Amino acid sequence: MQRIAISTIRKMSSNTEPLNNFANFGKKIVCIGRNYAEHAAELGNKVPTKPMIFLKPTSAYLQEGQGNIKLPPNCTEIHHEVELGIVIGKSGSNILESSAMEHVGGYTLALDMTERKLQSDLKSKGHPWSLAKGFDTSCPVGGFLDASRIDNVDDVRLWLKVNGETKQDGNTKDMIFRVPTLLSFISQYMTLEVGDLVLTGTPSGVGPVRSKDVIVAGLNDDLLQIEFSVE
Ligand SMILES: CC(=O)CC(=O)C(=O)O
Ligand SMILES: [Mg+2]
Repeated sequence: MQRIAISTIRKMSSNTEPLNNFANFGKKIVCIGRNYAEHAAELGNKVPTKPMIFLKPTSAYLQEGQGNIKLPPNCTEIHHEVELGIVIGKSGSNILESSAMEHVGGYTLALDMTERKLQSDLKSKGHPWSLAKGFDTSCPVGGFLDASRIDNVDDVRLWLKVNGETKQDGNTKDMIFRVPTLLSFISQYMTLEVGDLVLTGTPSGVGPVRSKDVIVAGLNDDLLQIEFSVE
């Protein structure tokens, strides 16, 4: 996936870029875990007191229309997790919460596909989740949504259907850590660069998908929609 140029993101931020036109964000993927209390509870996890961070490699990206979600080797249970993605438009480290929103270039909708069985095995051994969360195609993404298209990032509906049946229907108002807190926290440890994608965690309702399933997900009613099939 191509990296975004600053000039490109400025152009995209002009609000003239048509919706669902894939922008070349494609740098590191910083993910937040357990950012919704109901989701933490459904997997038997405690609500974190500080943001919980993990990474996916850039090879995890799957652009809509560029193929199907592939199952990792020996996969027994792969779960969908619908998440709001923040696309970084201005680099920064040690970002203050008060100026964090200036670093948001836009948004997208993403799936944090997770090999749940492998994740549980790794968790029980105290090992990192990288293989369970970072396999090829584990980060399907939709188009770039200019920052100006979301007035209030603390009130965005996130929903997901599998084969037409609603599985997840949450709202960013239930996030434990809000976007400015997340960007400030992450940037104390790693510089956020233009084109990085921050996945803000999933609401409750995660569950398994199988071969040939079709996943449709959206932001609000029709602000942004994505569709992916499982190979
Ligand atoms: C338990 C998880 O897989 C954490 C995660 O990715 C989330 O969105 O929460
Ligand atoms: Mg997730």
